[in-house]
Amino acid sequence: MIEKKMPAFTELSEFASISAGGEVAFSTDDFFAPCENMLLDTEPVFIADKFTEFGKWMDGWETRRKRTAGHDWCILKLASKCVIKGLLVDTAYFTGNFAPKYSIQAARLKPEDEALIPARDTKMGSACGRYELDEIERLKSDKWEEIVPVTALRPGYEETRLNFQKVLSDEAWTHIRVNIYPDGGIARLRVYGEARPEPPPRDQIVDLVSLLSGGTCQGYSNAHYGHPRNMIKPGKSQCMADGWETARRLDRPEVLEANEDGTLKVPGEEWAIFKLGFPGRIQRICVDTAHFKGNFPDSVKIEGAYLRHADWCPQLKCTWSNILRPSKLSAHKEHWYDCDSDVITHIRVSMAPDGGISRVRTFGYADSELN
Ligand SMILES: NC(=O)NC(NC(N)=O)C(=O)[O-]
Repeated sequence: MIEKKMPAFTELSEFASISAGGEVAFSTDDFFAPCENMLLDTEPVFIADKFTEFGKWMDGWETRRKRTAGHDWCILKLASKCVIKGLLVDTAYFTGNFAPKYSIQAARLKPEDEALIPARDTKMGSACGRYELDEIERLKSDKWEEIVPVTALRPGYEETRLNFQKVLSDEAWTHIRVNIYPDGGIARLRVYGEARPEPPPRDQIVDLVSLLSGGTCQGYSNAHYGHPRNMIKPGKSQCMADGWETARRLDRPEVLEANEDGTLKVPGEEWAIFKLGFPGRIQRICVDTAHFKGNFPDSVKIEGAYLRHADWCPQLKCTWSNILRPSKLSAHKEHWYDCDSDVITHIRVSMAPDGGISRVRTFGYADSELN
């Protein structure tokens, strides 16, 4: 993405991208480029001389110029049931072929509703047939609640490609229908908000900070190369950009010295604070440095706090207690630790002095008062 003032909602968790667990459930047309491209984590690219048997290769979702009645649309399954606070519709490189207008509808589907969705053909050059349309129309997705009305998009030039949209609804959704009018291309779609999963049973061990449990990143000291919210996505990280990576600190001594326990004597550290999806006790932690080989942190420390009825903010005075004392890390590896925390609502992950961590998992039990 280009450096540009981003709306506050883009700091929230993201639920449509493939690394978060978003999926395409249905699309009316994937002729020039399949709908799945909209969910790719990579920055869109344009390769001037790349053509396919269907036309110009495009890094996004692109339908045919419609020569029949109607408009194109798709259904996306979000990574988790979530409240949607905002969207980014990126039309990068779609200039003479961007979707001129779009709208978004949303629904909470049950498993029996999802069973109505026909198997998906992800090939380019494909367009849904009458059979698939009849099947999907049993969902009545054209009647789903409109959360973004018909809105003009701007073309995919550098200055105009990022189309941000704030969303005001406070309801939680599992699926969205993206309508484009009448046809055209969108490079990437991002859906920002807060997960609203069901509370886990009291005897079930869960990753309390996971994006899928409703964990959120509420503050950090540095996110130069990668945002700390990446650390709570499901699954292993794909690459360095899919983790939290800070810049090299400029206050490091010219010549480094070690403490007795092997950790380095360094003046500073970088930190990130997360609200857990549910208050609970953490019993096992995994800190994964996958892909960080010449830039893993020297050590990691994890603390916890119980903030009653409050989100963390810089003004809030809170007492952090130790869950994982400073522990040496190594390159491209999962580091597992046993621990025994009190009931907490937040964790603070600190790395010294700087570097990259791909994932943090905090396995434990949600507070039984919830159940
Ligand atoms: N040059 C193009 O991109 N043409 C067409 N699109 C593709 N992908 O070929 C179009 O007009 O929709």
